[in-house]
Amino acid sequence: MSLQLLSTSKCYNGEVKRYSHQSKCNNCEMKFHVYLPATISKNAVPVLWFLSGITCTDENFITKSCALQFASREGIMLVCPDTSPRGAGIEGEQADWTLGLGAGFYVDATNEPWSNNYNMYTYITSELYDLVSTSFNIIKDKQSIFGHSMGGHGALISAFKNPSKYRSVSAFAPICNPVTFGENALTHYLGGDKTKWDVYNASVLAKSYQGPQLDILVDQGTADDFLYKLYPDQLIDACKSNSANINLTFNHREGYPHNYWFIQTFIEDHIVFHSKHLN
Ligand SMILES: N[C@@H](CCC(=O)N[C@@H](CSC=O)C(=O)NCC(=O)O)C(=O)O
Repeated sequence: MSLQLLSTSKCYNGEVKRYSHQSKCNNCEMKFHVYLPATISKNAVPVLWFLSGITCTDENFITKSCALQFASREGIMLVCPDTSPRGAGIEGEQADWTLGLGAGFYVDATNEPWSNNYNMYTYITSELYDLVSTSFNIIKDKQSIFGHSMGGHGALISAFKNPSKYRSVSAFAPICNPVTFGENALTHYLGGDKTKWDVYNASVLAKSYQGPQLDILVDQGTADDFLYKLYPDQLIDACKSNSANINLTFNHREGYPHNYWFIQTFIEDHIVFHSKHLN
């Protein structure tokens, strides 16, 4: 599988780069950003994946989070994938911001016509994971994952479904149960039988997670306009019921909204949290 370099720039002594490649599981070209700390030229480095929210591309986090200075300081590579396939040309793909482009929801679609392209779960946890592992000077067994909103949910389910693959997981304002925010997308991708969505439901998966002790950090703003469809209490309750395997730190942040100003405020905490598990 070959990577095409689209752009590169020095940043905090390291480099921010954008690549494209042909995705087998999504059957289209996919783009992603990485941040490579300067240390990668001498030693293999750990990796931290960031999954973005609905409407984002691979660019939002790189340009708006202020994360790169902390990844540079901690010697961690960042990988920022896109949020959906692009170019599938499926009817209705651009009609609503909660379905299709920018709203892949990190699941593998089972329903046609989506199943040929919308396979973001396999893309993140397998195809791009393997591509990154073979293309960069990384420590393969030191990888962690975090995300925002839809991407926070994607990070949680990726960690719950793959014990040992990610050393730690964190999220900003994650969707904790996709039943409402993801209703449009998941009905199209997985069908109308909501019991079939449980395999991608963070609050369901948290209850049954068994594996190495998983440390989770979540920050949630109290002034988040989307709070009513995030269901944080379901994740908190599920993690409490499985406290033998999961250690959740959940911070309610007074007055903060859902956006990247909120992410920017707490990004250092999240990178330090992951650094402790990776370094
Ligand atoms: N277009 C929507 C708002 C979309 C939005 O707020 N998206 C969030 C993620 S929401 C859950 O996944 C986001 O990250 N946006 C990108 C950004 O750079 O802020 C509307 O009009 O309400």
